[in-house]
Amino acid sequence: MAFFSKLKERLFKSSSKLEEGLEAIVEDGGEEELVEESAKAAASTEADAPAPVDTTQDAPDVVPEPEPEPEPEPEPEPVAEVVEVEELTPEPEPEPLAAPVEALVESAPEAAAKPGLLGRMFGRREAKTVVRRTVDDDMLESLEDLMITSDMGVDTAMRVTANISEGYFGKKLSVDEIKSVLAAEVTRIMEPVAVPMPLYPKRPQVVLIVGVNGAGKTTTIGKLASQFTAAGKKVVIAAGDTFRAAAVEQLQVWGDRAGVPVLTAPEGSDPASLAFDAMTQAEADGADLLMIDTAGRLQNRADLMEELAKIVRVIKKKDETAPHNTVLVLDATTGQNALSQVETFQKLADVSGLVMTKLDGTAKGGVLVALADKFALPIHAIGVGEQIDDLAPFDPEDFARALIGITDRT
Ligand SMILES: Nc1nc2c(ncn2[C@@H]2O[C@H](COP(=O)(O)OP(=O)(O)OP(=O)(O)O)[C@@H](O)[C@H]2O)c(=O)[nH]1
Repeated sequence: MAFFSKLKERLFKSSSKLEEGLEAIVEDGGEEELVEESAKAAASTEADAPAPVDTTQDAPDVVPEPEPEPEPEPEPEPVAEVVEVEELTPEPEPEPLAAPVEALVESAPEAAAKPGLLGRMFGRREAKTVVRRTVDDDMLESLEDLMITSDMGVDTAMRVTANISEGYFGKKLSVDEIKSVLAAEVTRIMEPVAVPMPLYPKRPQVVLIVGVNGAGKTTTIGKLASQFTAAGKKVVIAAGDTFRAAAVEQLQVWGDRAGVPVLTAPEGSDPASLAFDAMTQAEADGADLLMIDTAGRLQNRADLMEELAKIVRVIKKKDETAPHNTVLVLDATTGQNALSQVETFQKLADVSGLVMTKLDGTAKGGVLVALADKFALPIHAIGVGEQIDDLAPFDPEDFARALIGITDRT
């Protein structure tokens, strides 16, 4: 399965929360508007469906109101009846041609739908309705609240709302149009931080993996080791959580899966000295990458955090440019707590990038937007499951569309 499909499927909890919220906002105070289009025209444009949406472009400044066709006067049908007719009709009713803003949103599959037989023969006009709500202070406030409850953070929510206000105040938008505008905003925030983990000519390149207990460090190391090995890199893993035999065993399982050696030390020994020895070994083996797992540490445990600082100091004794990457693994299900984790780990270790795990099964995926906006740290990869291929480089547009529930990409 392509990673975008997996992402949108697994970000379901986050996206459905946003979708439901947006629908409620537009329903509340929105007005049903008639949108009509000649079925003949729709049929004639069937072959050239709208080009794929590029949400990285700025959203348009103007939202044109749909212009009612002069004749014949269509009779608006109750929604329930329209649904019924559609159910009985073998082929779907045509969607009106997209107005400029609608072209920005996910109208492609509907717009490409075939008109009914009579419509195709006589080019009769088909009536459809869409609910749009005027962008005003109340609406913007509700939108801001929704973004906050979706873990995007207060500052980010305020900034995004201000941008939407600037471009759309007084205009009328449908749910799909708002989704599209929001996706463009989120993409814009995320684009600068979408940076794959950099690889350097330095051998071995030392990658220190840090994070709180259970964030997904070991799993992420296994997935990364597998991907780098597949890319032709010689990888060595060091099991730096010397206090938990189970953690070492788990890492060995991942090492076996990835076909990568795992260096260990006796239980209870100093993790800093293991890191030092592992560097010597990786150098002797001619490894390209040494990935050092570390024990999970709660950011409020000063002793454990000091131990991490010691690991960094000892690594530097061997190679003052190391660690070349210090990757902080964050668990998306912790929501806003991820922000304080970044702050604490940044003080102790020079965090160079982030990996966010467990975006599947949480409604808190929006926290990644808050992180990008607040810290501007590179996001190297995201995890959406426990399997070896459930980690992918971070793609801002795919993420934004999956988060907001735009599903029309093939
Ligand atoms: N659903 C899901 N589970 C994940 C993901 N990444 C890791 N996990 C699971 O999260 C749990 C903890 O992962 P670990 O890799 O052991 O986490 P850790 O940070 O090494 O944990 P400690 O060694 O205790 O600090 C395991 O059950 C993993 O299978 C992910 O992207 N999605």
